[in-house]
Amino acid sequence: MLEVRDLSLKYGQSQILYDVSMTAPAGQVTTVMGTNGVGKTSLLRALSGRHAYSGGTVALDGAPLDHLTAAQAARAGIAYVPQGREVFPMLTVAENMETGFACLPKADRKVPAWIFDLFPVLAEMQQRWGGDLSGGQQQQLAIARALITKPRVLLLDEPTEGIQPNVIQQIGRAIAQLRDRGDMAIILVEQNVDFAWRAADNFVMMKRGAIWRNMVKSDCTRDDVVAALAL
Ligand SMILES: Nc1ncnc2c1ncn2[C@@H]1O[C@H](COP(=O)(O)OP(=O)(O)OP(=O)(O)O)[C@@H](O)[C@H]1O
Repeated sequence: MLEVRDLSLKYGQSQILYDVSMTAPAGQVTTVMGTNGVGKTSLLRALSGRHAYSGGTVALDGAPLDHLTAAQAARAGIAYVPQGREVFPMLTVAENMETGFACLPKADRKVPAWIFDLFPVLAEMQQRWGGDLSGGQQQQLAIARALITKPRVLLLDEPTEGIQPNVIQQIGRAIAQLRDRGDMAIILVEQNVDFAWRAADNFVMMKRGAIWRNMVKSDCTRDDVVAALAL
């Protein structure tokens, strides 16, 4: 379980996150929702070591993970799939995946077959340039690259953004399979309510840099989620 307590974050003098506390259990999808600019990406950037936070604590299964660099966070088991995917256009699909090897011991540096079972298109396209892939294929590649690091926490920032419906379905199925393995906490930032509703076990609602509501899917309806977003 990932536990975040009273996290605050600033860009220069501007405070963006205020005392954010949340938990993300292994084997569940915790979906962070809120309108544009509330701080969802900033929260993932803080958890993945991409931006230093100014206060608060982060722990994984009880072990403190405070103030890690991006490389240290990756080695500690936190994988981040950024908004916009950040695939290397001039590396092949295989080479893009291999960039995930950096935080693994040499003996573990191979792409496990189950990743190609999850995203079969990547097996066919291993020698293609990252930049030649469609948006949906790039998203699958970005998730695969994150999974290669053997994460205990997977952070996904708007994986459906700009993606065609059939690939959205594939990504939804992949997230469900990863959740069902039970060994990974998945934090999903998502604005697509239908996708979020299908994927989530829990909802964390953000407003102006703070968490104002936690909802458990089994205790609410899709309409409750929409209503909470609109408030
Ligand atoms: N590098 C930065 N420097 C200064 N301000 C930033 C920076 N990145 C984001 N911000 C500001 O921080 C606030 C939160 O941005 P963030 O991207 O975390 O929100 P978000 O909820 O993910 O939004 P979106 O849904 O549009 O991606 C916004 O006001 C944004 O303009």
